[in-house]
Amino acid sequence: MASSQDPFQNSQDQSSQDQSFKAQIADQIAGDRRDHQDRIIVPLDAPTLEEAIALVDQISAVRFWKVGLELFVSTGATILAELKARQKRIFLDLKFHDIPNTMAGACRAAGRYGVDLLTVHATAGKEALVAANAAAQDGAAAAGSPPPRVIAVTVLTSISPRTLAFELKVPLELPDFALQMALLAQDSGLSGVVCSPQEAAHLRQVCGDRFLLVCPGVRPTWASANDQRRVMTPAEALRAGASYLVIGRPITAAPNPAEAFARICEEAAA
Ligand SMILES: O=c1ccn([C@@H]2O[C@H](COP(=O)(O)O)[C@@H](O)[C@H]2O)c(=O)[nH]1
Repeated sequence: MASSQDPFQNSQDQSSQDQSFKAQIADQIAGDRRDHQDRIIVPLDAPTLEEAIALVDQISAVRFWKVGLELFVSTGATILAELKARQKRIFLDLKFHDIPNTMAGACRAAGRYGVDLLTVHATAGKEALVAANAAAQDGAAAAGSPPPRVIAVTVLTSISPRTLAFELKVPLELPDFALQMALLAQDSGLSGVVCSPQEAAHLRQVCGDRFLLVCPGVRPTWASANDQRRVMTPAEALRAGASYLVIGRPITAAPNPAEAFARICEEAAA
């Protein structure tokens, strides 16, 4: 009978321990990759329903899609039904910005669609944000849909500190203004904000772990920044505390979008 003194048994034990350790690490890496895959939201910035659906079916690994102004204005709610039929999560990014009554009406209607995330602009002010959030929840409840998480845009990621100061004449430094907008959103009862990953670490520290930080302006080193002005890489953005990354053109405009998405998931998990 083999005992623990048996060197052969020991080496067998060692080898099976090594195997199981390697299997655990491999499982963890696969789990991390799946986790990162779920934290990347891809914008469906396409002009037609057909092109949007083709993209969704081409990158089947993407589980969370963003429908923005271009596609929603072009297709209406049809695209939302198509995504749901494919069991995808939906970020409806219509960035409402209006007086409280109009924001509430739009959010009530959007809440009926059963989307996961919905955007408004923080600069609409507290009364509008509170009304928008309440109406989105009412709309969802009335339709029997799951409640959307309403999040507010702090400062668009295409705005540079220079533009904020000299065109928009905002007298605060950009990170301070973004922080004020995030605090306004939090104080208004919203679930989180859209911010640049460059502000994520500070907002995470001030607003806490449960506040959603959804970050566009994310670019792998091999991709162009396009019109984004405050960018970070996927791994940097996650390290800074982003809850979700919104990454569009580096994936959707790549020669092989599925391959670009897989590469970004790998890099984010690294
Ligand atoms: O501050 C913001 C708010 C929203 N967006 C939206 O995110 C995507 C980014 O697309 P890329 O191709 O990765 O630049 C796009 O749909 C924007 O409308 C943002 O970029 N910045």
